[in-house]
Amino acid sequence: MSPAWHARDRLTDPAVRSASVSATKTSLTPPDDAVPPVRHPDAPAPGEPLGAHYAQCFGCGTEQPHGLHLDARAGEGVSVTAEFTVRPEHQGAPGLAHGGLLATAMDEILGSLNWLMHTISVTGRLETDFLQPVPVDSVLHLTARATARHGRKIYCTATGRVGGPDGPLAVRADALFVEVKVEHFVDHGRKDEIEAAMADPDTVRRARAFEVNP
Ligand SMILES: CCCCCCCCCCCC(=O)SCCNC(=O)CCNC(=O)[C@H](O)C(C)(C)COP(=O)(O)OP(=O)(O)OC[C@H]1O[C@@H](n2cnc3c(N)ncnc32)[C@H](O)[C@@H]1OP(=O)(O)O
Repeated sequence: MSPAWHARDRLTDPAVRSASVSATKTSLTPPDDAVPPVRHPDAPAPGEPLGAHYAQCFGCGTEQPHGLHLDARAGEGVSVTAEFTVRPEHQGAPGLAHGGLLATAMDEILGSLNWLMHTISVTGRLETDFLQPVPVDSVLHLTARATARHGRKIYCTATGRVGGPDGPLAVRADALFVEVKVEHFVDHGRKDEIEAAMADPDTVRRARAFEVNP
């Protein structure tokens, strides 16, 4: 089949037509009856480090040798900040950060908003704009904030700026997180890691505390 035929087939195949594109657009737009996100009364004070939600997490885990080691801090309202230094092992093109890696950093900083709301939620949808290349050794200044809640859905947005909090905007992301119970991880996780996590009283205490909202 010629490339031209292939392209035409793709356009006429219902599975790849624009329906999914418009669904994408609306899924990150809060509905009219969404409510503002609420900072939990026991949320860490602005400037306070959040710590890792799981020591082996690729994004924030302190015991994960291959991870990004993001160390997020609470911000004002329902927001968080973190700095992330792009290392040589994060390259996609010579001397430049891999886009998927940057998306991971955005996913992690957005996930950190859980601490501010005392909610357990996971990424349902993550949309990332890469606005300029990010060189190795750059410090990316990340911020994320929750913008709305609707039932179990949490709408949030994040930015990554190079060199400083007011530096050039390099990455931007919008996301929909979906609130889950601790059982989400128990049901879906691998037995050995679940058992190890459950044996850590700190992890269990935090996870259970997050299930009780004001
Ligand atoms: C110990 C401390 C740990 C703390 C743990 C913190 C971890 C943070 C780590 C960083 C973040 C991650 O990488 S988390 C890992 C990556 N993400 C995941 O693995 C999630 C995999 N996906 C799933 O498990 C599932 O699809 C869920 C949980 C997202 C949704 O499933 P569900 O529970 O059955 O709920 P469901 O009814 O489908 O959806 C609920 C509502 O959300 C909407 N919704 C769901 N998915 C989407 C979507 N992709 N795009 C638009 N909308 C969506 C639905 O339309 C619905 O809206 P309406 O009908 O109510 O209007």
